[in-house]
This record gives sequence, C-alpha cells and structure tokens, in this order.
Amino acid sequence: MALTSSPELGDLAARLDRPIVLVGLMGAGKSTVGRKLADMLGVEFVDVDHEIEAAANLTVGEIFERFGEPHFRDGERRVFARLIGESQGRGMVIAAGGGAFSDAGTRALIVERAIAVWLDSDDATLAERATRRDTRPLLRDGDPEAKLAELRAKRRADYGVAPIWVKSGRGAHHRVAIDIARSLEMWIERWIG
Ligand SMILES: Nc1ncnc2c1ncn2[C@@H]1O[C@H](COP(=O)(O)OP(=O)(O)O)[C@@H](O)[C@H]1O
Ligand SMILES: O=C(O)C1=C[C@@H](OP(=O)(O)O)[C@@H](O)[C@H](O)C1
Ligand SMILES: [Mg+2]
Repeated sequence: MALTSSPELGDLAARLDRPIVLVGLMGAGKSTVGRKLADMLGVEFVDVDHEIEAAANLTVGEIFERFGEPHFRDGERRVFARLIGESQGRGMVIAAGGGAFSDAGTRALIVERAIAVWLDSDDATLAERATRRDTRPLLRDGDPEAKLAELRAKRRADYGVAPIWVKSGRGAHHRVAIDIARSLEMWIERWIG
C-alpha cells in the first residue's frame, strides 16, 4: 500500500486497536510529529507532558524544581495508566516525554497495551531542536549535546524494547509522520494481520 492518500491512512487508523506511543530522546519530534501523525490518521492526540502540566497546574520545569524527578515520574506513570486504559480498542497517538520509557512501570504499561515507536535522530540535531525553547529542565545545565549523549547511553537499552524504530531526520514533520505510518502498517500486517 502506498500510504500517501487519506483513504489508505483511514484504513490504517481503522485497524488500530490500541494507542501508538512515541518514545525517544528530547528533540526527536514526539510532540510535534505526533500531532501531525494523529491528524493524518484522524485519531486523538495527547501529549503526556501537557497532561501532567494541566493536572499539576505547574510547568514540567516547576515540577522538577519543586518536587524532583521521581515525583514527576510518578505523575507520568499515572497519566499513562489512565490514557492507555481509555484508549484500548481504538487508535490514539500519545507523545511521551523522553524519560517515560525508562521508568520500569510506565514501560511495562506501554509494552503490554500500546505500540511503542522509538523516534530517533543524531545527538547534534536533537540538541539543536531541544534547546529552541528553554522548557527542558534536564538540559538547563552544561552542554546539551553531551547531556543527550549521556542520556542516550543510559536509555538506549530501554528505547530498544520498542518494536518500531523511525529516524526523525532533517525532512519535514509530515515526512517523518508518513515514515511512522508506513512502519506501523508493516508491523500491524506482520503481528496483528
Ligand atoms: N522532522 C523535523 N524537522 C524539523 N524540525 C523538527 C522535526 N521534528 C521536530 N522538530 C522541531 O524540534 C523541536 C522539538 O520538537 P518536539 O516535537 O517538541 O520534540 P520532543 O517532543 O521529542 O522533545 C520543535 O521546534 C519541532 O518543531
Ligand atoms: O527526557 C526526559 O527525561 C524529559 C523529556 C521532556 O519531554 P520531551 O522529550 O518531549 O522533550 C520532559 O518530559 C521532561 O523535561 C523530561
Ligand atoms: Mg515533547
């Protein structure tokens, strides 16, 4: 299937029986490409960071600063449990924050009840994209590219658990979204039929 026209994308969306979760390092495009992918498929889009911010009435940066990262991970796990529960039996695109898939409980939820897609790019591209806005507490101190390389080393094995890997290169957002849709289609064909 060519997967360039909306009927074909609609066909793929109709076959989704669980949410798609985009995982990967900061700057990969999970939030922006994820929204494009959901629009293309005609399914709901949710960004977990935004859900946490709305529930806490604080920014991600403020939550890290006031309560620490473990507290943020607990909230993140609760949001995933709710969203994944709500979206069983249908399609939805969920943009995870970069560290979510390295929390054992969150990862187990995603692996068992969603389709994880590891969206990836090289560290220089990630650093450039992730520092366009000063919203990421883990990149506030030191050299962003070095920090991303350190996080990659720590998280690589976790991201590797995702059954689908897509490169978020220099192409436009919709190009990357189409690449994800193609990979999903092949995965569903093979494993769900
Ligand atoms: N394929 C792409 N091409 C160009 N810019 C991109 C691409 N993917 C993401 N970006 C840009 O990089 C920045 C970070 O993207 P975002 O979706 O917030 O990443 P993430 O949620 O993975 O941290 C945003 O400014 C976004 O527009
Ligand atoms: O990698 C991480 O641990 C984080 C990534 C961020 O999300 P994005 O990956 O969408 O930037 C956000 O959840 C928080 O700043 C922590
Ligand atoms: Mg994001």
